[in-house]
Amino acid sequence: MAEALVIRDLGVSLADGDRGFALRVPELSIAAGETVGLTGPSGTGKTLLLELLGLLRAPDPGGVYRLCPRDAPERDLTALWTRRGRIARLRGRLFGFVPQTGGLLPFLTLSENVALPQRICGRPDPGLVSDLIDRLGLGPVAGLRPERLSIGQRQRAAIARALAHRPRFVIADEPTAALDPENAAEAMTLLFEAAGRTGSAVIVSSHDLDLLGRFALTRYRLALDPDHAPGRPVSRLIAAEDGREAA
Ligand SMILES: Nc1ncnc2c1ncn2[C@@H]1O[C@H](COP(=O)(O)OP(=O)(O)OP(=O)(O)O)[C@@H](O)[C@H]1O
Repeated sequence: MAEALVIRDLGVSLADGDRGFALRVPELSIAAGETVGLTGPSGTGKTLLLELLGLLRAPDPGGVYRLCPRDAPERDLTALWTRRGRIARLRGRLFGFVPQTGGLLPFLTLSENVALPQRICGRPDPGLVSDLIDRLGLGPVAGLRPERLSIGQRQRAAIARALAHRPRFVIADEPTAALDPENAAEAMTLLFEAAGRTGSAVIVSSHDLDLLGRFALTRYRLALDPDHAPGRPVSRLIAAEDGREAA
């Protein structure tokens, strides 16, 4: 599989008075269409890492964040953060996001929510919207606003919305945290099946190691360095041969 995204020696440092937190990513590469699972104890920076990957957060200076487009020269994006408009356009085109609790716009119907990324990218594709809605079992409720949907339906709608513009990467931050085990397994199945159809790579974080083990071919975990300075933890990304080793 061709590489789609390569990160090397990248980091983010946060400071809040005398508290601090640093995330370090020595090496991470994601191939086109790959399925990647991310785990780690609470507070080790899973959300932070997904924000970094999804161009929602600028990295510290230095390091490599290289996109390898299918039909254009590779480019390192670390220097592009001075031009936020270009970062925002790339983010909208290349990434789809599934947040923990749907994140649907309350004043749009389910199908309007799903179609929104296509409208933002200027690439309407009503056929794909209907196809995703049907495959995710949402046909009967497509005309309803989010307040009338169950939590599980909202989460499936968020999956459809994340894939509607055929992004190269889908980033899902604990997408099943609000679901019971049965609905969680179903939502994960649908997420990975739908991403397979649009050819999108999936990067999903979860505390549920069984789910990650079933769906993600490659697994990473975040772990705190044992010898960090007091009040200033440093978390590091580690490749996990077996996702079960993570806490
Ligand atoms: N402005 C800030 N200054 C210092 N530390 C911060 C700041 N914002 C967040 N943090 C710390 O960043 C760390 C990473 O948070 P993050 O939400 O990414 O963890 P997580 O692994 O996703 O946690 P969870 O599993 O509970 O969702 C946390 O320990 C948090 O306290």
